[in-house]
Amino acid sequence: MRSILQPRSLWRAQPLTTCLRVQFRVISAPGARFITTSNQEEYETSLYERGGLSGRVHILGLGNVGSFVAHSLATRRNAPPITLCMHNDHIRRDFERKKGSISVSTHGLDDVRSGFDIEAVDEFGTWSQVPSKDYRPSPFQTEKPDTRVDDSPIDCLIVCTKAHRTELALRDIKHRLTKDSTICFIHNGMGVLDTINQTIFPDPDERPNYIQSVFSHGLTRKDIFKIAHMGAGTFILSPVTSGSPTEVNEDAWAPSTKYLMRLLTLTPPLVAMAETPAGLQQYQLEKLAMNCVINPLTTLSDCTNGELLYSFSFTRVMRLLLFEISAVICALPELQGVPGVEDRFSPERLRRLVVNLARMTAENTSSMRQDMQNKRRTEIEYTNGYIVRRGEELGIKCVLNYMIKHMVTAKVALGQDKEHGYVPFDLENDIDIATHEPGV
Ligand SMILES: CC(C)(CO)[C@@H](O)C(=O)[O-]
Repeated sequence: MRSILQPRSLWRAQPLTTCLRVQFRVISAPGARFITTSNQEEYETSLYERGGLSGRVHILGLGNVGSFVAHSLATRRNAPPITLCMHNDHIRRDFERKKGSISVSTHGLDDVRSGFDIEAVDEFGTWSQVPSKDYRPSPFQTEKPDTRVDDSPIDCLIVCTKAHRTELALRDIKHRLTKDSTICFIHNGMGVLDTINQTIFPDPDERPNYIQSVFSHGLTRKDIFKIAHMGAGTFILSPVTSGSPTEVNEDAWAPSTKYLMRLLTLTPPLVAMAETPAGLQQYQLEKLAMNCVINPLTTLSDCTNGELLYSFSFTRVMRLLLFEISAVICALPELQGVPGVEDRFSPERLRRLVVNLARMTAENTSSMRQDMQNKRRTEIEYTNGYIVRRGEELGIKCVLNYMIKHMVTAKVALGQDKEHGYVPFDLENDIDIATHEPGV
């Protein structure tokens, strides 16, 4: 009976046959989101044992999303071994300062989890296991723990880096990924996988398996490895397969993909669900449209998401941007023939989605604004930049998105350049201050 009272989330867009092979017990009335099974955990274990997998999950990119995913997996009663991949010594030291733990607060209550393994990469791209420190005070504690080289293959990797950092981050770890591995990508924007296929895994026969996703939980950083879960969202997942885009075809998935899909969809705090490739693409495009409006406007105006709703001028700009975005999405060749696309991506429906999201996340600082404030590069090339690129392919000029993209890039560069001392680009076209004519 006890397992029935401890439900495991299984809120899916589509039923998975791997799930159907085990016996479900619905825990409340019809239509309930939570289902549990009597032999789930046994089944999960056998799934990776049968597939010759270690069951270990590596996480690359330890910002809000990476920390939340690691923490969520650690809350499972039968948590998998989790390795946090650290790219530099600062993160490792920060993590040690936090005594090797990640904290997530929900409704003001902190939940702290530990027991994570750490791997760090050196300047030559070699990964080493960092033994976990004994955090009790001891006179024998060494400052820097001994490390052991570990460049062994990785079964399951979750990449939570920003869109524009994904390629760079994968360069250091690609030698540990084989065609049997599965990478789950979580980032804003679109077009990253095309870049990864061109530059990191150009040979389709040696390429790892991919899971694409749309992640919509609201997270804010309170401190290093301490985040607040501001708004419950969902985590929609779809493995990339060569089969029909309108079907979830589990038989075509590699064992590591099956294992990771099952693990994520059975981790309640993630509210993860499986979708068909075509279904996921439409969620990605909806999220893209929202990110193309909220993120750059909050960045350029340095305001919270909710503040966008209090100005007539913002609503005008939103509307004009969405006309271009809607025109490009509705003309995409991959969506031709999909029923209801014109309605789903009409400027008016997209506007309602944007307004609702801005209202729901009113207090939030968008991720792009956070990047701008921290003088970091933004994801603009994969949001408005993606719309401009796809528009060019289709003969649709997206001048407003083009302008917004450059304004955001300029704003971030300005912040960075001011720190470094900078040289203006356009010296030859000075305007004569007296005559207001271009000088020679
Ligand atoms: C909700 C959202 C659009 C803005 O906070 C979020 O996706 C973000 O910050 O990128």
